[in-house]
Amino acid sequence: MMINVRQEDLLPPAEAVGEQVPGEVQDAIRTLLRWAGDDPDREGLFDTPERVGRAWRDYCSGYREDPSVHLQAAFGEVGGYNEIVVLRDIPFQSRCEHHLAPIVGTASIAYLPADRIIGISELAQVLHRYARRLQFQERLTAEVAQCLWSSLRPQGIAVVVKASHGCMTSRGVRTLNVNMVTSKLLGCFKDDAISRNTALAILGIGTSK
Ligand SMILES: Nc1nc2c(ncn2[C@@H]2O[C@H](COP(=O)(O)OP(=O)(O)OP(=O)(O)O)[C@@H](O)[C@H]2O)c(=O)[nH]1
Ligand SMILES: [Zn+2]
Repeated sequence: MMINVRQEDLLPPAEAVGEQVPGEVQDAIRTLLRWAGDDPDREGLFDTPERVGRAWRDYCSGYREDPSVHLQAAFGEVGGYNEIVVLRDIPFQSRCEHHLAPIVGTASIAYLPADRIIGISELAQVLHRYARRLQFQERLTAEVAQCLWSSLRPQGIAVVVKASHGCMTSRGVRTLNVNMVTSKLLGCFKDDAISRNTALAILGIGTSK
């Protein structure tokens, strides 16, 4: 799924304003503070709009990074290895696009190499690049899987994400201790039952984990 944003609708890039938080962003945060019932001019909140602006640049830093650059250094030499590679329970944080609330969870990534393997830290890098955007969990899961699929060209890829949504825990239904689980399977993990079951077992799907 592509998100199309008209360039002319964006504020100037941070590089162009020397990483300053633009006045209109700070004004918007001041308005929100006032609307929430507080006084943005009181001492404790005085620098908050600027801090919040910087925090949001951080939460959303993934928009300014191409996740696939981390996959360009794939190793062509696989040393005869032709079994599943798994990186399990990678912690991540994201923000939901509905309420801007935190999404906190873990992702596990499995792939069956074809002719290339990748440094495992790069799998986590790809996850974080997509997580540091406004997301819903299904899209985060699919984007990570699709990026790895097209850049690494493995025989199979499986991404499983387990996360708790702040918009469910801290507001709305206020339901604690629930995790949403999503998965995206491609290639042999989608098409072949034995490969799929092997991958899902290693990823802990269907167990109490
Ligand atoms: N499928 C999916 N739903 C999500 C995700 N994050 C939040 N939601 C849900 O998206 C829905 C948004 O519903 P709306 O009715 O538009 O918003 P709302 O009135 O604030 O809904 P409530 O959260 O139920 O109070 C809610 O049911 C959320 O729990 C996600 O990653 N995936
Ligand atoms: Zn939400």
